[in-house]
Amino acid sequence: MTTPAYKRVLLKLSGEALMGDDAYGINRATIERMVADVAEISKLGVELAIVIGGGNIFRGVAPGAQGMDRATADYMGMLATVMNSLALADAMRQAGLTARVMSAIGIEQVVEPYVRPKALQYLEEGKIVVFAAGTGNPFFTTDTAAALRGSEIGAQIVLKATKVDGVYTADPKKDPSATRYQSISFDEAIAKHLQVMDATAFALCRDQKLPIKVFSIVKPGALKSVVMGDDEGTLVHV
Ligand SMILES: Nc1ncnc2c1ncn2[C@@H]1O[C@H](COP(=O)(O)OP(=O)(O)O)[C@@H](O)[C@H]1O
Ligand SMILES: O=c1ccn([C@@H]2O[C@H](COP(=O)(O)OP(=O)(O)O)[C@@H](O)[C@H]2O)c(=O)[nH]1
Repeated sequence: MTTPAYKRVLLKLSGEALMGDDAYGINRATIERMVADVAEISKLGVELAIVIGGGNIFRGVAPGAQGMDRATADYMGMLATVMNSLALADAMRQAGLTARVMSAIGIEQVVEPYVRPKALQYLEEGKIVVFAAGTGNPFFTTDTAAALRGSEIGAQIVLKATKVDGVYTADPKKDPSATRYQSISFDEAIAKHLQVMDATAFALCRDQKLPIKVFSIVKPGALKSVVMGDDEGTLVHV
C-alpha cells in the first residue's frame, strides 16, 4: 500500500507555474508548496531528478523576445531556467533536502556542469538532482530536456507537473468543451497536435519507450498520487 510505483523519476516542473498569482518571477509561497510536494515523495525513497522551466522569467518565443535573434532569446530562456533551478535547490535546502544543480551550459562559477555519471552518482546517494539550462541548445524546450535527461538517467517515467490536470482533446484554456484523456498513445498525441508538450519531447519519449504522466501542479497531493501509481492525470504511453 505504501510502496511507490517507481524507483527513479524525472519530474518536469512548469517554470510559468512558479509565478503563482504574480505577474512574473518566483512566488515564495508557490515554490515552498512545490518543495513540500517534492519532500513528500523524496521521503518515500524515490530517486528524483528535476527539470524546471523558465517561462516565469523568459521564453524565447515570448512577445518580449520579438525582433530578437531566436537563438539569443533561447539562451536567455536557458539562463532563466538556471535562476529557477538555483531558487528551487535553495528552497529544498531550507526544507532539509539535499539537492545538486547541474547545468547544460558552461557557467561553472555558478553551477556545476552536467556530467552524466556524476548525476547518476548523486541519484544513487539519494540526492535530488536539478538539471538546469534545458538541453543546452536553442530551438528546444525544457519538456524536451525532461525527455532527454529522463532517458539518460534511466527514469521509469517523466512526470510533467503543469497548469492543467492532464491531456485534453483540445487546449482546455481555449475550449471549455474539451475533455480529458485518462491515457493516450504518443502516436495519437502527436497526430492530433495536442499542444500540452511539444512534438520533439513526445517523439523522444516514444522512441525510448519512456511514459509521461501529465498532471496538475496546483492540485494538493497530485504528485504523491502519481508516484503511488494512482489514477491521476493522463498517462501518455507507447
Ligand atoms: N490538448 C491539450 N491538453 C492539455 N493542455 C493543453 C492542450 N493543448 C494545449 N494545452 C496547454 O498546454 C499548457 C501546458 O504546456 P506548457 O505551456 O508547456 O506549460 P509548462 O509551463 O508546464 O511547460 C497548458 O497550460 C494548456 O493550456
Ligand atoms: O533546451 C532548451 C530549454 C529551454 N530553452 C529556452 O528556455 C525557455 C524556457 O523554457 P520553457 O519555455 O520550456 O519553460 P516552461 O514552459 O516550463 O515555463 C524556452 O522558451 C526557450 O527559449 C531552450 O532554448 N532550450
